[in-house]
Amino acid sequence: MNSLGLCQQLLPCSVPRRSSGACACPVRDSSVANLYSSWSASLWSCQQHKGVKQHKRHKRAQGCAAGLPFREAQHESLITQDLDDDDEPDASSSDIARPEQAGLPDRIGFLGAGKMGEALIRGFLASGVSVPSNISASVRNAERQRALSMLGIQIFGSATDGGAAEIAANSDIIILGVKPHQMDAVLSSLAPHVTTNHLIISIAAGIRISSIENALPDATHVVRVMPNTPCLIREAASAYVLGNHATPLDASRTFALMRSVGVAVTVEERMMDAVTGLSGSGPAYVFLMVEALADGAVASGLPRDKALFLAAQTVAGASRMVLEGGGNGGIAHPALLKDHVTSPAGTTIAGLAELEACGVRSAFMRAVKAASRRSEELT
Ligand SMILES: NC(=O)C1=CN([C@@H]2O[C@H](COP(=O)(O)OP(=O)(O)OC[C@H]3O[C@@H](n4cnc5c(N)ncnc54)[C@H](OP(=O)(O)O)[C@@H]3O)[C@@H](O)[C@H]2O)C=CC1
Ligand SMILES: O=C(O)[C@@H]1CCC=N1
Repeated sequence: MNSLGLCQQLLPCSVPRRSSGACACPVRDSSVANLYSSWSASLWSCQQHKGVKQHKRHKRAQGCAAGLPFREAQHESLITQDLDDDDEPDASSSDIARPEQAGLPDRIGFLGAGKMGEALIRGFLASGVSVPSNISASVRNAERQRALSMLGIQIFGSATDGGAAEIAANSDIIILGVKPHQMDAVLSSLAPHVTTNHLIISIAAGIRISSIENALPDATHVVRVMPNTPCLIREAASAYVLGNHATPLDASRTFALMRSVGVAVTVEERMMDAVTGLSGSGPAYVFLMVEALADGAVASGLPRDKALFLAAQTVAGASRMVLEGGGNGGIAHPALLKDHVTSPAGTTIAGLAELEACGVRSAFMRAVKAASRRSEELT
């Protein structure tokens, strides 16, 4: 135990610090507000700013500033090592330009572009990692075809009825964006058109790399990614696993894409169900939490709009303190930050006691475990 009464073993975290080009300045905020108000609102672009690099330096400075109140944490080694996600992946990251520096030359084709596919497309375009002329999607529903064609990307028909061939002919990277139960049919349609020049990226929950590799020609390059919907605003938390034939360049290309829309870490495939239960599904837990916090404030007399605004910003600010509060690129332990909020006989401990009595801690654990189990079942 250290002098703050916290066990050092509590802190095995190795989550990289986010230092992306995602911006917090007013220009971006107003654009993000537009995105929230309409799913198909016009894209915001970081190019509106003085430069992502400059913004990144600004974010680093903010992180240091945020870290100041937690000096004791640093001194107590509560802060984890600096695993800047710019350092991922281990292999050949120099093969390719950083997304902040240049777009990828690769043509990217989506087989299925629903909620997650569209969020990725919008994130890639907003980050500048790709351009509309390099993106295509196979979309079978006429309404969605119209919506996606507004982004300036090329649209092909159903992935199981000719669209797979067209996507394969027009793409270097093929992103499988259909539901897990639709994957078999789409892989069958795709298989005759795949070559070893393609990189296949699956974002499907539960579908193992081996089943994708088995459905496609020998030596196909496959990567499995679990993104989340905040990639729409370049705040995603993604994890990825390389298939048996994926190369260091494939790793770099995957990292460049996912890093352009948030943070990205590599994991072993046996961990992907846990990732799915945590960060894949996690935004939904947080949305529910924000809604419930706001309801509590409404019950206590706050108008709904102000309650929702303050609840969402509280979650965002508190999360940012964990991510940036460590200083030197590490993350801070939430238990320590919680203690800083909690005065003896004060308001916070009264609230925390209710949360503990209601089993909220256990409820979140159970939610992640249940979602992870469900991911396992989807195999
Ligand atoms: N939503 C999320 O937060 C996340 C989702 N994922 C994964 O992403 C994948 C997609 O999920 P999500 O976007 O939510 O689901 P959606 O249902 O919104 O998207 C799937 C899309 O694929 C389309 N599709 C299915 N079959 C074909 C076909 N043969 N040709 C062309 N298009 C086709 C569907 O069209 P139609 O509407 O006509 O059926 C739909 O638009 C899933 O595998 C999921 O596990 C991963 C991480 C997070
Ligand atoms: O709910 C689902 O199955 C998908 C996978 C992760 C998030 N959404």
